[in-house]
Amino acid sequence: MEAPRNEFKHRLLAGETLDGLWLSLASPVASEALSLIGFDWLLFDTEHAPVDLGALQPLLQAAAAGPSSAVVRPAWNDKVLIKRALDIGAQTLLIPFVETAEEARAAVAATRYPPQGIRGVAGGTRASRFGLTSDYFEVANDQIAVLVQIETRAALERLEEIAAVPGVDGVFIGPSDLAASMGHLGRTGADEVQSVLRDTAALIRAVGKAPGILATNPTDARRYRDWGYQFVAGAVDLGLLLKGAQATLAEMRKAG
Ligand SMILES: O=C(O)C(=O)C[C@H](O)[C@@H](O)CO
Repeated sequence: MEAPRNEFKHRLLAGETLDGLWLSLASPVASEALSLIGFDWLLFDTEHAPVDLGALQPLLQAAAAGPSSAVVRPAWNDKVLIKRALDIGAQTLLIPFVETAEEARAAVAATRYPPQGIRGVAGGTRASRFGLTSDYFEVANDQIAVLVQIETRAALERLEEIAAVPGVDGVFIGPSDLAASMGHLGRTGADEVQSVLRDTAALIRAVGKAPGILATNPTDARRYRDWGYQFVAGAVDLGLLLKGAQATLAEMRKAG
């Protein structure tokens, strides 16, 4: 049996635009159901969702029911969290709060086996199909995609050097944290923030890397795509659930 190939990475490097959904519900049932909708990728958040690494594995197993690629955000740019997410079978990682090229290099190194990096070696993990694959160690390094998340003004100032780090495949903008760092906490729609978001996609592309971003509704998602973002999460699952529930309740209570 061959080791799994990273479809997200191959499609991203081929220049495809990839539509995603951000998952924070921490529910295997929701993960499985949403994997069947047709999104190109699903983001599994362990930074701001109540998901530890033990709970991540059932989410990834459930989402394997559908064709969407899994992207995992470790809680921090930490070599142990990264190693454990990879062992669980994540092939694409979104690394939060990268502010320097050095931090980006550390993130990439944490995802690679020696001699390219420092990832620890385990034989029977979900990543290698529990050791049943014949070629896991030969192909693993090349099948990992690293997306670094830029979410502060300081990181923006070093955007080009961060994006240029070998092994960084994409640069993802976190609008909420970036807005906060710019003095617009809770206001991603502020003109100054939107203007930076508009310019940043082109800067990332100029370095030859794929720009990505999180939107919380399809209107914003389309605008970001039009600005050049190549992988865009168009909503958060929890937000969709609440919006649907609120709309249903409002409809039910309409005067007959
Ligand atoms: O800065 C951002 O935007 C993010 O990093 C995403 C947030 O963590 C959050 O909105 C995810 O639910």
